[in-house]
Amino acid sequence: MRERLTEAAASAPGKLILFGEHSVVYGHPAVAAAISDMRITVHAAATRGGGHLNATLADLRSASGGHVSFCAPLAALREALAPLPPFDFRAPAPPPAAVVACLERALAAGSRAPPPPDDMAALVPLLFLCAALLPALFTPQSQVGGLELTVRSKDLPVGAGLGSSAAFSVALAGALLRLRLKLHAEEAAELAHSSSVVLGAPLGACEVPCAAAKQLINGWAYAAECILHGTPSGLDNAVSCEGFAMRLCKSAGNVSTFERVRQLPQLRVLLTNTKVPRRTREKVAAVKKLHEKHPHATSRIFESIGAVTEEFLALASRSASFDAEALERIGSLVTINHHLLCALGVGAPELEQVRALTEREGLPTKLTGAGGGGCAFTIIGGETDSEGRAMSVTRAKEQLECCGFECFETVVGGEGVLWHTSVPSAFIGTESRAQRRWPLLLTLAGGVYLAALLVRVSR
Ligand SMILES: Nc1ncnc2c1ncn2[C@@H]1O[C@H](COP(=O)(O)OP(=O)(O)O)[C@@H](O)[C@H]1O
Ligand SMILES: C[C@@](O)(CCOP(=O)(O)O)CC(=O)O
Repeated sequence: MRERLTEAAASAPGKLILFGEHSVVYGHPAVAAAISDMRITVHAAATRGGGHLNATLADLRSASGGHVSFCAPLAALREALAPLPPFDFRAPAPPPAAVVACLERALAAGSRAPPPPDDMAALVPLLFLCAALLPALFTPQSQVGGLELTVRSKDLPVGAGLGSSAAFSVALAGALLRLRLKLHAEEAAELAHSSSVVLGAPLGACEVPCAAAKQLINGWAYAAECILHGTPSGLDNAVSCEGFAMRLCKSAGNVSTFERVRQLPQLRVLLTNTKVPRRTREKVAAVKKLHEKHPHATSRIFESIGAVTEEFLALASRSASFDAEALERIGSLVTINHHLLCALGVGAPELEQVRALTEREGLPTKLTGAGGGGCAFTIIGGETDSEGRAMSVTRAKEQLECCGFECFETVVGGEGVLWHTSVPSAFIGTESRAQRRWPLLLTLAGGVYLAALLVRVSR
């Protein structure tokens, strides 16, 4: 029996570090923005019966072939999770190692064969968020008898420095919180989520969660990010949750402060994914080593990157829209920041290829994120554009794609986490061919049966 009790969907965007990566680790400011049209969407459906937790991570490749999926009887999960203390959904906190170990044991106990380590890396935060936000799922005799989760990604590459893991955590926390509020009317009233702004096209019918709900989503997403990344700065989930742009600064005690950039004029970029794998942790460690070896020289580089970031922020706060002169200044800041990052040793031949190719077309490019591979962005315009520039962009894109890179034109900023009130477009037309054929086959079979019946009756 899998009668649907209630359902919810949420989506969250990836992020782009515009200026200040690496130097932010040493106390200088960084600025990052949401990429609102590259999103991860989570659909969560609570069922009356069913007795299973069923998760489909449709765009995450599994080490065992196909996509990552997980289906486990709730009874087995319940038993394995029994030693966990209850979670307070109002007080998000990263789980201690013992809790993570218990979640891993539950995933292994619930499946026929333990999931491969990379699959496990995504499934542990998933189970953690389910346990924290939807404890009814693991409570015997509760009205929730099963849960079906589907995760879809729209254009956001995994592991390319565009914050896919934070978008995953934010969208998942968002969908589960929404589901919880639908199941508990008194909590919904307390969180006043009716104060949300309703949006229309192009993201479809959706609501912006209110500040209190966003705070909870962000807190739980950060806790899930800690399982995936150890001690992340929190920038990725903050930008994915809040949207638009944020300035981040870390103090001496490694405490991060985030400030919303009030107005970011429209800025269009071309994102290029070199598809060269890289690990943030390794790059941060390499810069640390260089800093230990050359503290004075590297400190000057960090300061310069900080100055570039502040100059960009000052420019953004002065302009309602970026005109040609402002774009030209931003372009040189982008180029300076890119070269400063290369001086820190986080460049890569492929990133240089992207920079050189776009520079030939007069378009400035900078690597984004930890470097060593992953993505670069190229400034392609503000609100309006000249025909000459549009042609340069087309030429650059063609050449980049010829090199085997993946390109995506987008606007920086835009909405963060959203609650969808209609089926998000990410879920339309995504069923498998076999699934699409079923209704047709059933209609045909029904037709044949009816025809046979009519023939019999007419005889
Ligand atoms: N679409 C997705 N569905 C499920 N999990 C995802 C998805 N995208 C990313 N993740 C999770 O995030 C991890 C990637 O994190 P990371 O390497 O930090 O990349 P990024 O720089 O894009 O955040 C994946 O291995 C997976 O655990
Ligand atoms: C290099 C760094 O400044 C940013 C890393 O960004 P990403 O994980 O590549 O998106 C590290 C950090 O801020 O924690």
